[in-house]
Amino acid sequence: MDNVFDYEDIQLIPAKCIVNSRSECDTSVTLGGHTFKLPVVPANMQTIIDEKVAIQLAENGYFYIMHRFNPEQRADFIKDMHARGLIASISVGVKSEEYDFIETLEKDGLTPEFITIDIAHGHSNAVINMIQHIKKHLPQSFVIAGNVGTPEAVRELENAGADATKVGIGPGKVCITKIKTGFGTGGWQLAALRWCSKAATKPIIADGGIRTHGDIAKSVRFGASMVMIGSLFAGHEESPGETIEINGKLYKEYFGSASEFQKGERKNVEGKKLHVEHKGHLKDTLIEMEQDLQSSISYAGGTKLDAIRNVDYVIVKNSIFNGDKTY
Ligand SMILES: NC(=O)C1=CN([C@@H]2O[C@H](COP(=O)(O)OP(=O)(O)OC[C@H]3O[C@@H](n4cnc5c(N)ncnc54)[C@H](OP(=O)(O)O)[C@@H]3O)[C@@H](O)[C@H]2O)C=CC1
Ligand SMILES: Nc1nc2c(ncn2[C@@H]2O[C@H](COP(=O)(O)O)[C@@H](O)[C@H]2O)c(=O)[nH]1
Repeated sequence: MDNVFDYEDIQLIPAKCIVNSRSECDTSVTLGGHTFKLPVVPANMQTIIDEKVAIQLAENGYFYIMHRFNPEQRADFIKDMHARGLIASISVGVKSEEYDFIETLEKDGLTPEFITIDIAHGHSNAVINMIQHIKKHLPQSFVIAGNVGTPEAVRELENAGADATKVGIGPGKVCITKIKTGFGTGGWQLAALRWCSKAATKPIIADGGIRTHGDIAKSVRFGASMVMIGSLFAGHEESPGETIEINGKLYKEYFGSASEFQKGERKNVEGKKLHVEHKGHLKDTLIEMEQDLQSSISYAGGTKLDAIRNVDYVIVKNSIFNGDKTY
């Protein structure tokens, strides 16, 4: 593949502004028949989202995906969200008990609006079979399948019935997949996104490697309908990660879903733990993201997100670690 680049290697080129104020720019996006304020979803990880955060996001018009690490609580979670008049958006894995879970939801008449199949290596028969199982038993649920990093994978998951695919293998801040396996899109996530989006006929969610709000606009430019973000959402007052004090300063923990801290054992570990500086309230970050993205839209010369898709860009440098330390 030619032209390999990542977020830090690209700058978008401004086009003539057509608004008098950035507040005229509309950052909303529609996915699965629902409209959300931002094309951004906090990562479905245990130190990023819990029930309280999910409710806060849904009540305020943001997309969310609940993680799958408290499997026995998922049915009640769906009931609770629906009782509040909110969308239910859950994650599943691919092990045999997850097949039973989907059938139980059908039997109990519980249909989450969104189901995300959350697997490290999503280009697999395990994921294809799960997509088909969900589509058979819960045909009204919008299925997001991943994670993948190639056009072939996007096509296969779409053909199996996925309504959207999630792109990103190894670019995450707490990811060590690229170090431990030698594989993935770490260091060229943005180019992988462009590659995948050329093959996609359905929405793509760019997942991992976002380090600045400008990276959201870059993701949209290279084909993302939605962007999944972990590290920028870690460290808030509302973040479920434990709060700790180091030398008088407050930090919150942020660990990988494939880390020993999530798994409870050192088997197939592909994630690590970080301590992220405490950074105030989630709502303030969401507002700042919206303002920054409104500004991006104005630089793109439009009033809606779509304007960003057509801007020119330059490649300004090349570096494989996207600003992260390797360990
Ligand atoms: N986006 C990313 O880059 C990555 C994300 N993660 C996150 O970590 C969490 C755990 O992921 P995951 O390990 O998939 O989930 P699970 O531990 O639930 O594994 C799911 C199933 O897939 C199998 N499996 C996992 N990896 C592979 C592989 N490389 N080849 C063949 N089979 C595989 C597992 O078997 P077995 O364990 O026996 O192999 C298991 O049966 C998820 O939330 C995932 O999103 C993890 C790594 C990379
Ligand atoms: N390789 C691993 N990737 C992981 C793990 N846990 C989560 N993730 C992925 O990272 C993104 C978030 O990335 P960020 O750069 O925004 O912090 C998340 O959505 C997952 O796809 C893990 O243990 N190993």
